[in-house]
Amino acid sequence: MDKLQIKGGTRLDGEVKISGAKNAALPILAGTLLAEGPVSIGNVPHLRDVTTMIQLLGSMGVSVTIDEKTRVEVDASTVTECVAPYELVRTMRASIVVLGPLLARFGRADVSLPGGCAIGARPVNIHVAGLQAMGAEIHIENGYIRARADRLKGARLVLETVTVTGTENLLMAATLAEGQTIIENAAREPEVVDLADFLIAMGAKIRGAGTDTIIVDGVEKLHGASYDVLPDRIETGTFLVAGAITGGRVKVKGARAEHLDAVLGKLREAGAVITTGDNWIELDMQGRRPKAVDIRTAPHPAFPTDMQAQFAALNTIADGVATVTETIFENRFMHMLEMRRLGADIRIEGNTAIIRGVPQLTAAPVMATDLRASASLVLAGLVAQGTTDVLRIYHIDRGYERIEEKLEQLGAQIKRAAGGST
Ligand SMILES: CC(=O)N[C@H]1[C@@H](OP(=O)(O)OP(=O)(O)OC[C@H]2O[C@@H](n3ccc(=O)[nH]c3=O)[C@H](O)[C@@H]2O)O[C@H](CO)[C@@H](O)[C@@H]1O
Ligand SMILES: C=C(OP(=O)(O)O)C(=O)O
Repeated sequence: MDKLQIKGGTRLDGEVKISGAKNAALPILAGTLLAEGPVSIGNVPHLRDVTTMIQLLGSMGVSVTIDEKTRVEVDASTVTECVAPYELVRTMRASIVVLGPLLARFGRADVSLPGGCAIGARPVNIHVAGLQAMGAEIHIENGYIRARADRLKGARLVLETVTVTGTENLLMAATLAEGQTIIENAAREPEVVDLADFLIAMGAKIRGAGTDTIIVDGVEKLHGASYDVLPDRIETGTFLVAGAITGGRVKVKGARAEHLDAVLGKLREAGAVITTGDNWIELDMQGRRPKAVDIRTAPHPAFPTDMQAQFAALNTIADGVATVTETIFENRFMHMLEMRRLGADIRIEGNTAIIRGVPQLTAAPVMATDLRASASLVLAGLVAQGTTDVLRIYHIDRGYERIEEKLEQLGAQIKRAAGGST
């Protein structure tokens, strides 16, 4: 199994190109199931999760062609199976987003229950309840969600909690339902808006994406389309933190500042000079040590849970004491325990971590059990004295494209090496 080896202490300086967003590419790929014609998707990131989604579509009989760059051509007219098997779903929870499109287009879906994961229990009761309110018959059997519907019917859905993939599943289901669906307390994440724009390009009638009320007028059919996935705001934020933590200067290209208001606000508070353009963001820390910044995660447009671990890393070496409060997932602090092994001063009280910045971390082997936690350990490794081995990096490969090459471009001393923990 591969690991990343990082020799800490280099101030990053340079430019990096951001890839397409994992959390938009996955529902968009699932959304191709809705189209009656071929669909072409550009700016698809090369990630393990994307490969898994393509495998999942392939296992259903969907024809998928990938060019060497970032374009994927999908034709769902050849679907033979409406099943998402456990073997694939257990490697990627986001497989749940095929449930809505399969049911809406083919009237049936057997999707393995994703179960919990390293960051929390992550139930899918809101996805299921929403589809039932649209007339689906759903049974949970042998670990599978077995859903059937002749044609879904539009309904008013008031989501009990803001859920991103839940909103996406119900949005996709509603596009082909009979009549109007109103989704209230909908997620407002940019990835939801990107999915809605993609569905609109295929002929869906959707209003309100990006607000907490989405209105969908069902249509008989969706047609093929060509669409480019938006840039990954979490990858963007991670590289900006890499600049900030090392006291360096990083320009991210192909990035959208308007999706990162909360994150950029916190980076400014930490002392960074941020400048933005149409499709770039530059962070300059001018050699300064970051100031400690308090973080509280919440649904968009507030501070994203997927950036919590990276800011925890920033706070470990910051000047001052910060509190980091996680309100979305109940178990998203595994990185804190690993950071302590690097010399970080962190105390955990319930869903809040109190981080007292230290002047210097020291290298150690570390590992994490989820994607952003692993990324945060790489960030900590960039400033730890000595060589830090980050083990189990298959988590990172789920969501970051060639992270070591991109960091190397910025001057980091990092390499992928064989070996490490199982
Ligand atoms: C593939 C993808 O896009 N993943 C993102 C998505 O995950 P995901 O869509 O799984 O996360 P949700 O927005 O659904 O989760 C938010 C909260 O709602 C709860 N909940 C959710 C659904 C449900 O039926 N019942 C329920 O109780 C969850 O346990 C969690 O506490 O949004 C998260 C929150 O921004 C991000 O961290 C993930 O990166
Ligand atoms: C939690 C994440 O992803 P997933 O929902 O696929 O587990 C993430 O992208 O940080």
